[in-house]
Amino acid sequence: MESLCFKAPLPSCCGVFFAGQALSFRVGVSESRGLSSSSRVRGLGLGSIVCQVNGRERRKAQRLGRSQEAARKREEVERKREEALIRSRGQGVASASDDRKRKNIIVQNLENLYTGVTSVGVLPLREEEEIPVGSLRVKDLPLKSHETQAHDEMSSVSEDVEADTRMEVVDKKFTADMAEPLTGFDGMSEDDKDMEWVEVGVAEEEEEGDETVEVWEGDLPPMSPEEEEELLREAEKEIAELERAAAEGRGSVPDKFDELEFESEAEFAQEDEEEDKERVLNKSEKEMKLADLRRLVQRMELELEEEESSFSGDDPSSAAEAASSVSVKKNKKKRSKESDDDGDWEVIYDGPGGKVKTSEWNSEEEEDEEEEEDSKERGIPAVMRCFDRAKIYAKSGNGGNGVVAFRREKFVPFGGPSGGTGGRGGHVYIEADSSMNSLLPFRNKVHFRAGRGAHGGGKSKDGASGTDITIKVPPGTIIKEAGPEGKVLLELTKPGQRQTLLPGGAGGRGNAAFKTGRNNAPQLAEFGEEGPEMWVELELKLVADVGIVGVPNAGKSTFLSSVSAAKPEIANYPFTTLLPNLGVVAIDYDATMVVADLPGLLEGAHTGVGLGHEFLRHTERCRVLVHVVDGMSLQPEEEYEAVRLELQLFNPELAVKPHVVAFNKMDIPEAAERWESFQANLRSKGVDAFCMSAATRRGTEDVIRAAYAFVKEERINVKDYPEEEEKGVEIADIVRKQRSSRIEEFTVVADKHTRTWQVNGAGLERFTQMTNWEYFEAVRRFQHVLAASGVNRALRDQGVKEGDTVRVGQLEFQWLDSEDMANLGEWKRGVRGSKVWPH
Ligand SMILES: Nc1nc2c(ncn2[C@@H]2O[C@H](COP(=O)(O)OP(=O)(O)OP(=O)(O)O)[C@@H](O)[C@H]2O)c(=O)[nH]1
Ligand SMILES: [Mg+2]
Repeated sequence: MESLCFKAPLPSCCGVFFAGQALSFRVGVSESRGLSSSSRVRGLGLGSIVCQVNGRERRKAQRLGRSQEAARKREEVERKREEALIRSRGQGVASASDDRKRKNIIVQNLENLYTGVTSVGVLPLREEEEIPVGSLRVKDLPLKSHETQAHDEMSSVSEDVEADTRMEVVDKKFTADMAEPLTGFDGMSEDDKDMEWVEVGVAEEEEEGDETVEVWEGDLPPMSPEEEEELLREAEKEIAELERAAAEGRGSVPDKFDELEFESEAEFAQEDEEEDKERVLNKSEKEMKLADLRRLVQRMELELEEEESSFSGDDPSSAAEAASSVSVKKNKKKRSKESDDDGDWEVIYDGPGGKVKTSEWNSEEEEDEEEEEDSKERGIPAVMRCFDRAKIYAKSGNGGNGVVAFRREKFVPFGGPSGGTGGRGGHVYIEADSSMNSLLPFRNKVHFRAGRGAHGGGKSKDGASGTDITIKVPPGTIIKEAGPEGKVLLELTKPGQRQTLLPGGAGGRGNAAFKTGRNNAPQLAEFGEEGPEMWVELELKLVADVGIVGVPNAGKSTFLSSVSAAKPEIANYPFTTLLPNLGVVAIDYDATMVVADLPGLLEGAHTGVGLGHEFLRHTERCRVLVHVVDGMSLQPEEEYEAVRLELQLFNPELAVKPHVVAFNKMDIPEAAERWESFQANLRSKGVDAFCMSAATRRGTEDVIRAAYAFVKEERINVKDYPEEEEKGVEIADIVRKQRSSRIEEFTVVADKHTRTWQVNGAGLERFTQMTNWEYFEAVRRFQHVLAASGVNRALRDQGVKEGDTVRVGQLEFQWLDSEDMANLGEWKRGVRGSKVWPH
């Protein structure tokens, strides 16, 4: 069961192939029907002839992956053609008695078939397959020399093969073990993996007409009988032609084969193109379908909402069910969180530093909240949501680490400690930028991280500070803590106003900083402090002097366009305006005001009807309101009242804001008719109304002047939000408070089940985080701090036992009753720096 394999010297064209392009699969047709039909070949009793082929076959194989069906078909035809060719060749030498000659012909055929064949070998066949073991000794296989082969590949395949020229024998033996890999493709040697094998089985026992086609890829779908039939019919025709040609002894077929190959290449390209087109079509079709589906879902949601609202009173069970499902969901979340965090701990982690936390647990919570919010805001287009709201993540830079270093110079043998301090982390600033007017940029960028401080260096060199970053927001942005009950941290109203959102972490001290009279060669340094991180919500409350409110289609946008240079979208359908439009109105040379055209309000807006919440929020930051009443409305008074009521219900402060009433569309006679009664009605309530035609600009100037009078008044009354400065301090305070908290301030929480003690305290946690455990002295310092801060005593008082787990911040350690440092002494010998000077 052993045979040899020949490997030709590599022709140049195979260079690429061997240069490491691992093949993903193996090409080949292993079949016996065609060859077995040739009595000459059968007589040889060969095993399988294995040829190594060049890139062409490989390319074919790759394409096979792309259009499997087409390639499969083609392959089938080719296979048939090859068979016929072999058969024809075999017939051509039917009279030859010399075995050697016959072998030559087979090899020659193979070479002709697979242009670029570089080696031909005999595969031993496995006995369990009941196929006779190959009897042809490969040594006897005469092959073309390297030169002639290379030449042949350049031109057409030559007919006259020099029988004497032999290929270089690669000293390689295929054992029985290796035989299997060659047919099963597993476990091949490294060299052989890069080879492409085409196997042409020659089985003596095969019966004629028995078609056994084996395709080695394995990923091709099986053919249906009809397809197979059709394919074979096609092939049959060609075969018949070839056979006829062979019988007549006409010219060689390889040329034609090449031509066919060429054709097939063109076909491949064409097919690829078609496939691409198909893909594009499919994509657009898919997109359309997706859009359809989305619309359907939206419609269903709306219907559902309607149903819910109409049946909420009659059918409490469904509402209760819905509510319970939500609560169950929430509970589930909570439960999973608890299990993650060992139950009791979860509540306690909420450190004294308020909501500025660094633990991962926090972010989980945020995610939960985010999900809840998402479900709440479903149905609101993203652009509208992001226009005036955003949630961002900010993290200031960590401080650089301090280092341990000692001065050593010539003539200064004991120069003392010289480890520098790390640089501070970069701050995160937030600034009001007048060039921005929405929070839409935060849709693309959510995470803001300042740079970290550089580590300290030897020779008492301190590290450089980390790079600061500035988050730019439009004026009128409120910065809140993330979460449903997030506190307002900061308000930026004036352009250019800048505040520190998060200060960077402090740098860790180097050993030079720890030098004292008693310890003049300290061997400890600190890690840099971690910069705080947090999620904040930004909310843009439009800062405009005048806000135009009114029902949809009243002519608000038309009014803004007539009094300013703004070009809002105007159309005769409700909710044309979905995002506020700003315009600057010049009343005089030095008198200007910003006017905002807001989306229309419907009855029930304060409960969220017609995206009411989204729209009403904008009105809060306008000093004066211009209420545009639609003159074409049948009941303008009622509409006016409805809008007023909505404003009041949303925020009572809105109702007391100065406002100007403008009755619009006076150019239309029907509207003009209603004006008198409207005016009288309002006058009875003590409100003076103006009439105008926004379209023709008649009367708009009066409205503007009246509004401006209020604006001027307001400007004098309210001096630019005095509370801003105070609020600005608050955010930095949280961080500062955390940092300055004393180590004595801590709480101890025990979990009796797991015998775990959690010590909480911002000061202690910060200290733990900055302790560099690499240094023995730092560990000792930590022990001292535990004792000095009263942690040891507190734990002992509460009954801590030897072997209990104690957690301080991120650190977890075992409690030992004895204060004997012997165990630390043991460890001391192992830590870095203990064996060098000054010890
Ligand atoms: N004849 C007449 N038509 C007007 C006047 N003002 C507005 N319109 C028309 O009323 C329609 C609605 O105008 P918009 O300015 O888009 O109304 P809007 O209040 O901004 O509507 P929403 O943005 O949908 O809330 C448009 O077709 C305008 O041409 C007016 O003074 N006279
Ligand atoms: Mg509008």
